[in-house]
Amino acid sequence: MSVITSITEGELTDFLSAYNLGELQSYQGITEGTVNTNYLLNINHQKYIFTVFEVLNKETAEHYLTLTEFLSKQALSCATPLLDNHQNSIRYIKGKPACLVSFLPGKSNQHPSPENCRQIGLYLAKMHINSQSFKPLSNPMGIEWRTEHALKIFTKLSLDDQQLLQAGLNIQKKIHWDLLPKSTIHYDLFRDNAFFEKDQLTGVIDFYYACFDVMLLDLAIAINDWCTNWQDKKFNISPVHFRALLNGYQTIRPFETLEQQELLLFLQLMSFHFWLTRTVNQHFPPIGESITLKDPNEFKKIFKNWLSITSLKI
Ligand SMILES: Nc1ncnc2c1ncn2[C@@H]1O[C@H](COP(=O)(O)OP(=O)(O)O)[C@@H](O)[C@H]1O
Ligand SMILES: N[C@@H](CCOP(=O)(O)O)C(=O)O
Repeated sequence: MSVITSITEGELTDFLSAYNLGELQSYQGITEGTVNTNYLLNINHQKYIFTVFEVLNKETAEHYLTLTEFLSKQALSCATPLLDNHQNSIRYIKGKPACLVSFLPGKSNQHPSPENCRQIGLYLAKMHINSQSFKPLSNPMGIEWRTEHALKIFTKLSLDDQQLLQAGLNIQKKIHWDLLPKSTIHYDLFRDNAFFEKDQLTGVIDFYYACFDVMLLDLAIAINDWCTNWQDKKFNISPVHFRALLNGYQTIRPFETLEQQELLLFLQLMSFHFWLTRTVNQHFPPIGESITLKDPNEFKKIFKNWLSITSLKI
């Protein structure tokens, strides 16, 4: 449920008057998504997405929109902002920053094929290579965030889960953060954030966690979601999907030796990360926000699976 801010037709028409796009024919709230309010608009027989930022301020939201403009100029398909008559990508509605972005055709795929995974690997590698020079965005949900929030929920967990939490924090100490290559990373490339048409990737959305950090973080996030066998409740990784995603990535950007050595640590860390973010949201639902709660246990199981593995063949 993601229409947090309800918008009337009059308010929308008023907002759109700054764009000269034509007549608003229809608009419809979008129920998917967790953080922002999204509407699908039909203006002059063209589709657009109207987003109201529920958490981000104007400056931060603008940063992310600039990134999508930058990526689309590098032939990395994504939703890009429309500028109003004064060249602004953000305008206010009901006191909140909001924007209009292009509509990406296609649908997300909850049952990706190895070919879909290969295309996701290619996309990430192209993004990492092309956006190294993009103005760095800091990562507000990195090492410090994990440490601080693990402490915050520690006493709320069982003894077993407290040990698991400690294991997660220990992993981040084993990683050679300063020696690993960095770039601008998506940091949330889950299956619901990529669209396909006839098995071809049409583009990627939701760059609102993007930041400048170690590239392996993106690989680990994508592998944990795209290559997990979600149908059997053991949450094992499908070797075929795993290989396809890695091959796609390495066609464009082969791993450095240290990246090969530390990929397993990142797979462990990022499954721990989403167990943690989801558990934090459960215990401390953000006030005033309408966050859709996701199941932390799925990522707890994936984390435990990765912890039981001692080496990875790449
Ligand atoms: N540019 C776009 N083109 C087509 N559909 C989109 C676009 N942006 C968002 N959507 C739709 O809106 C949903 C929620 O968007 P998302 O960015 O994931 O929201 P949130 O930021 O709240 O997580 C997506 O699952 C998709 O169905
Ligand atoms: N992908 C994350 C949650 C982030 O939510 P999004 O709707 O903004 O992609 C998870 O699955 O926990």
